[in-house]
Amino acid sequence: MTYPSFVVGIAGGTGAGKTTVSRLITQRVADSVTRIPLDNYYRDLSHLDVEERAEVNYDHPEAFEWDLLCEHLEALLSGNSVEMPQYDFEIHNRKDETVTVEPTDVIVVEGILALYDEEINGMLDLRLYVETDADVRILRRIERDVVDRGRDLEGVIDQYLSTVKPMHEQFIEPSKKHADLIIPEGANRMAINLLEEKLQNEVDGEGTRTWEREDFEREIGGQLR
Ligand SMILES: Nc1ncnc2c1ncn2[C@@H]1O[C@H](COP(=O)(O)OP(=O)(O)O)[C@@H](O)[C@H]1O
Ligand SMILES: Nc1ccn([C@@H]2O[C@H](COP(=O)(O)O)[C@@H](O)[C@H]2O)c(=O)n1
Repeated sequence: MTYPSFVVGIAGGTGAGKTTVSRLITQRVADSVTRIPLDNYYRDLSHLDVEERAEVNYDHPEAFEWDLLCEHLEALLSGNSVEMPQYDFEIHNRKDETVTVEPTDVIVVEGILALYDEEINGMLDLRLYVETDADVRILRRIERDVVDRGRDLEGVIDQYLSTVKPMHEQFIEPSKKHADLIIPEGANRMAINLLEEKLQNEVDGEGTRTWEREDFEREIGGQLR
């Protein structure tokens, strides 16, 4: 195994296709990949009852335990295993059990705000933003929340208008500026093929030709952000 691991961040609005992209680009190298859904790092809200938890704004950065995610990423990058929390959307809280995650060649952090936190961004080698129109995303979300997450239509629409949409505009969409690549429509075939190949190269230890920062700045005649 090669350390430090190659870390990919995949952000984008709810229903954009993040999980699908993550699944597809890691298929060929599945045994060498750790997938870290940001949802697992929603704060523990056991001190609230379920009705109170249902009212929480889950699209605000404050909803996530960033320190724990940083700690776990650092541990994995140092070659140590971590106990990753698991999330239950039906009860709006972490499950009691955790899952042991071992360090691997490639780590994929995926979630609405995967490109939001400065410290996390600093640990990512490749930052992806999946961009899909809001109308497509809300239609996907209605279907998913009702079928898989035990929600009713009225609640999904209320939540979308009160928190999901405004937080998307305030925090998620602006995080796109941190992306190296923007993937239109989620599972875009050419993007998936290229990214799959990139990860395969990372796992095979072949890497791909990469520019050193100074050479690149000289070539473009300007400073990189
Ligand atoms: N390019 C695409 N075309 C059609 N449907 C897609 C595409 N990408 C994702 N989907 C579908 O959209 C839904 C939401 O995708 P998902 O990857 O779970 O989104 P996210 O993780 O961003 O919430 C899933 O049912 C998935 O199969
Ligand atoms: N208890 C919760 C926690 C989160 N959500 C919503 O999940 C969305 C993020 O997941 P995606 O797979 O859609 O990226 C986010 O928009 C939260 O509103 C929830 O509904 N309930």
